[in-house]
Amino acid sequence: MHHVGHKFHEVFQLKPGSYTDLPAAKISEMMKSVSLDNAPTQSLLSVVNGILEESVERRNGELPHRVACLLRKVSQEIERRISTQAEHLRTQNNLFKVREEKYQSRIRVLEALASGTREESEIIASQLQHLRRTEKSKEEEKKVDVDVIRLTKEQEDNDIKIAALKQELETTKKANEVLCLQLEAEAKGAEEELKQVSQEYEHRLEELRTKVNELEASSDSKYQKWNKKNYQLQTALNFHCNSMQKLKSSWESIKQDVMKGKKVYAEECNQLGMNLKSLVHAAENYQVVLAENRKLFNEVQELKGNIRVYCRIRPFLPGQKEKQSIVEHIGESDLHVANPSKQGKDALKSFKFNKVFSPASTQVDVYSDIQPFIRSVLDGYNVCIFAYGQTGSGKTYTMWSNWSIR
Ligand SMILES: Nc1ncnc2c1ncn2[C@@H]1O[C@H](COP(=O)(O)OP(=O)(O)OP(=O)(O)O)[C@@H](O)[C@H]1O
Repeated sequence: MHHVGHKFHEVFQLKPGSYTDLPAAKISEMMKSVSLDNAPTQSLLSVVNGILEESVERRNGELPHRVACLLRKVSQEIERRISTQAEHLRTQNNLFKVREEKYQSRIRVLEALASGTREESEIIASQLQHLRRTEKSKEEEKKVDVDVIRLTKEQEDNDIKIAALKQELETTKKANEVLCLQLEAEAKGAEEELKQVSQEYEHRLEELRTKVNELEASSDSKYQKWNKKNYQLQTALNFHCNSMQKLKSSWESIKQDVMKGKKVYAEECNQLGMNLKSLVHAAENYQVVLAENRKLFNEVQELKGNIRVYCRIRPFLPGQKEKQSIVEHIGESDLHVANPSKQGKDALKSFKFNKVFSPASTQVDVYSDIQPFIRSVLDGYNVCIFAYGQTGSGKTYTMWSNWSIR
């Protein structure tokens, strides 16, 4: 079983697990280049074990397929060897049987020869007796004696040869039997071992097949997933390409619009230049017009009245209890005030102002009437504003808050 060459083992130093560092390409190369014919069976088994141990650890989808191929090859080689071994045993057995038959036939021949010699010597002895009885000549007697001695010797030689052959046959038979028994035991052991290994290997191969199937299934699902993603990406790409085309065309139209706009803009710029010229001309006249406008404005103010008198009626404050007013009438520019201590004509007095602000008037209302004086001040005219009234009537409130409005 182990008499075959060690080429496989020597070339690649394959021990269990030793090829785990080899890349898949190397394994593939081994599969192509290595002849398993010359590898010892122990090495093949070690390789199988190594591959199986490593394959269990590895989860790469590519390797199990190559590993399965290599294992299949190794398995075929082991099966071939088992059948060769059985054939060899059968041939040896037949050889032993033939040799045994040959020896048997030789023994039979020698036995026949021995019996023939015995018969011959008996005949000669009887002849001798007969000769003695017939008292033949002494010479004949002597001749017969010599013949008897020769035949006896021959018989003895033959007996020795037969015994030696018998012993040789026995020895050979025993040796053959022992050898047969040894070979049978060895063959049985090897067969058992191979059966066990084969079963184990089948079991592991089945596991590997399952793993390969799982890996194939997972790679299939991954492939489908990637296909789906690819399709999505393709769709998105198409969509973006379309939008790019649209953008390109819109960019072209915008470009044309911009070119048109540029032309229009240039024309408008020319127009604007011309307008600007007239504007500059107008601006030159503006100061004159402005001065005239200022003069006219202040003239209007003078015409409105250089001295103006306004009246503002303060509303009742939150804390005041008796909310009784003596103001009977509030007009646009006149005011009637009652005098309860007087009777008749003097009971009601009326006053006239440029404007009367009612208690409902706001600071903004008051300021809008005062505002033109501010402009007169800015135009260089002298203006004086002052408030007159009894204490708590709202002078500070009106003056101060009016300024703060601005
Ligand atoms: N139009 C108004 N609306 C609401 N509250 C006002 C108004 N006018 C005056 N007041 C309030 O009346 C009170 C008295 O006003 P203010 O102090 O302005 O009076 P005055 O005439 O300045 O008094 P004095 O002469 O004592 O200085 C203040 O509390 C002020 O807030």
